[in-house]
Amino acid sequence: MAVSDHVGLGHFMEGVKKRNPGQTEFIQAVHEVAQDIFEFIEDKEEYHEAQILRRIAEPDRVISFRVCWEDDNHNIRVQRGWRVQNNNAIGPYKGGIRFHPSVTESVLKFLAFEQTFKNSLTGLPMGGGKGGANFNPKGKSDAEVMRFCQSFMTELYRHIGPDTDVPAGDIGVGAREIGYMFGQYKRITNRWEGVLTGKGQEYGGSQMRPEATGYGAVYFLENMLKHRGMDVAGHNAVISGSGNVATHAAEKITQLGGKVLTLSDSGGFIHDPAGIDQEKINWVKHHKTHTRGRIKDYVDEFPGAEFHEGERPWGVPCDLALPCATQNELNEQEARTLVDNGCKAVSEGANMPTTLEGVKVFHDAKLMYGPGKAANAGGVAVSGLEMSQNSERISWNHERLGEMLTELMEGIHGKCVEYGDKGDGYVDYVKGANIAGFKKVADAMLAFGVV
Ligand SMILES: NC(=O)C1=CN([C@@H]2O[C@H](COP(=O)(O)OP(=O)(O)OC[C@H]3O[C@@H](n4cnc5c(N)ncnc54)[C@H](OP(=O)(O)O)[C@@H]3O)[C@@H](O)[C@H]2O)C=CC1
Ligand SMILES: O=C(O)CCC(=O)C(=O)O
Repeated sequence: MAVSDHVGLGHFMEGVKKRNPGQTEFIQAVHEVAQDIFEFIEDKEEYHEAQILRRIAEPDRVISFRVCWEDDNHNIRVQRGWRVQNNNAIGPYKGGIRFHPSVTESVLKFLAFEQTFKNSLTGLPMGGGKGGANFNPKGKSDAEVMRFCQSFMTELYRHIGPDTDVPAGDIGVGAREIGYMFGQYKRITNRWEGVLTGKGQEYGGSQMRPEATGYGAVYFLENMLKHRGMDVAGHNAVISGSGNVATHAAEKITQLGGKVLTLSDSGGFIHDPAGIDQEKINWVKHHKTHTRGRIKDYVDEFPGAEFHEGERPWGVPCDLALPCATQNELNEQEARTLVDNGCKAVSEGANMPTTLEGVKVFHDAKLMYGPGKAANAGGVAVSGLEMSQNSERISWNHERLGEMLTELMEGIHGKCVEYGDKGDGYVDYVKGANIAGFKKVADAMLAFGVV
């Protein structure tokens, strides 16, 4: 086939839209990747002939199921659960489970698609998957969450396994939910095996998994800054979210001598001009994870801080920005505000938090911009280490895992530079991550023939 006969980006995206009607998040994620991959494969006939991108953008399977559970008032509740197994060319499907009322098939398909590239970038043998349910754990008792998790796993268990598909946590799924789900898997199958990661340390969890995503996003940021002769110390950071990723990102920024000014949740953001230090971060962790309270309560505990109801933190002047809450939480206008306020670098703890238009603003301004699939890969990388530990029946300590995480993030940064260096000192980390992530999966798929 002559190069001019290849399907163009526009035609390809029309097909994606037609096949996935209304799945806006999935279409957005595919578009962002396809822009770079089309350029990369322009003169690479074998990828065209084998329709590699078309195949990666069609999940291997989407499993959808009913989840029935009984609330504390004995009402029967019905939710929908999913597992999207996107691609297992380079290893078992791997990716988190999200419990949030906004979960749809489109959201999970975008996350599983992104995960495929992210997991490839880590260099570890993991394919891409993601799952979840439109269940809202907020305001539910522990007993209700346990019954929901047990019911969810009663269906999910038949689709997963340590060499098949290994889920973990994500929004709304932390240590408590993983414990309930692992307990149910073990009860049904009568097998103790590393079928989930993010487990408690008493039963095979990695000592570094809770910190890994947030710390990793800051290590990625550090690598971007170092590449331009800068570091985190002395810089102000604006962070969104107040969950697992946000609080650990805040902790690492603080440890490296930066000052964190904001955190947020779906109710608004808090701005603490004095800085959110370790003591305050500990309070937030406890308040959000154990008391299960709201971020607005921070201002009662720490006077001097302000709560901005219903707003996002991107208008607060800063040097560094870390979106760590959810997808599409930073739009074009907010990206412009960050640039105008002198922000130097953005490292995404969340998955796809910046809209396509926002990303363009960052690139046009030549701001250092680390997309989630590279910047937040530390979490799944340490999950990969947890899988190895479980298979080998060994345990690495916190210090050793910290060294491995640092090396893994350095390696991911290096791959992004290799494929994203524009030759004028600017690195397009989106392009670098997309191409490096794609190449390994694509070459494995070529080796398998038409499957
Ligand atoms: N946990 C991990 O290891 C990894 C997570 N990620 C990504 O990081 C992000 C955060 O995950 P994680 O910290 O684990 O989740 P958590 O459930 O621990 O925290 C989520 C945080 O985001 C906020 N949030 C959720 N939805 C919205 C919304 N629609 N608008 C505003 N704020 C919102 C929550 O606020 P509220 O309490 O009000 O809901 C909460 O502060 C997600 O994008 C996730 O996919 C990426 C890689 C790995
Ligand atoms: O550790 C895992 O497998 C989950 C990671 C994840 O869901 C993510 O990287 O978005």
